[in-house]
Amino acid sequence: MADEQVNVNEFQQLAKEALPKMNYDFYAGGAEDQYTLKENVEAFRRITTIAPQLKNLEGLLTIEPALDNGSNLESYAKETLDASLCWKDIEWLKSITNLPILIKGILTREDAIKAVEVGVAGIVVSNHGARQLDYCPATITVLEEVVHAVGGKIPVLFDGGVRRGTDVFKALALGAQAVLIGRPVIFGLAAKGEYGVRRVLQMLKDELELTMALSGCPSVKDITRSHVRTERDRLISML
Ligand SMILES: Cc1cc2nc3c(=O)[nH]c(=O)nc-3n(C[C@H](O)[C@H](O)[C@H](O)COP(=O)(O)O)c2cc1C
Repeated sequence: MADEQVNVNEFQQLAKEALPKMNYDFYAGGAEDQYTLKENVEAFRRITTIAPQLKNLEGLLTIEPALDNGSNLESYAKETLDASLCWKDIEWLKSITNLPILIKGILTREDAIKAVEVGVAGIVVSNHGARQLDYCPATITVLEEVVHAVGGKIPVLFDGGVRRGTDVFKALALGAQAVLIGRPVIFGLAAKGEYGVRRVLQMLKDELELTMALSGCPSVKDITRSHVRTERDRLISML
């Protein structure tokens, strides 16, 4: 189809055309100067991927289906608690529910350690779509620090600025257990309703699979830290 969108950014443009300006600005916008909003996306561009020289690609493309009823998305949505709480409230929350409690908004080593100590089921590295404190770091730049602090004790999920399959790949390579999507889904919905949401998720999945194929990763668990190079890696290599 001639007018078929080929990536998430094209859906954003379509959503901009479809929505009243006030509504589009609410969904697409961030806090104050929108520095962190831009950085969430731009910081991904500064991480490069590294393809292996030779790799056996047998069994390629084994990502779990993301769009059917067995989808992990639904369970992640159910498991993700999205509210402003103090540390002391976590104990109380744990006392009134057996549901897994995840803390969203972790951006530092210190908070990650604290989250493990208070015994939550998982954390989400997030700056809430850059809609709160402007000039806080882009989430992809702090993911690895948080992953190291957690040390595999609980799952670390990630969101913020994911617009491409390569972004998903990079977040997984830096230790995220899963990647969550915010605005792209809204843009897909605004542009083309349910079909638009399905297309956005399918495009991200297709792009991730292509990235995995070109990087020699037959399955998600084959994506490792050695598949990406960050700004920090580049600085260290110059020392
Ligand atoms: C319109 C809008 C409203 C949001 N409201 C909240 C909120 O109330 N609490 C929260 O933790 N995150 C909120 N978020 C952030 C999202 O849950 C998610 O973390 C973020 O959108 C992911 O980044 P991305 O949009 O770049 O993918 C909101 C995001 C948008 C676009």
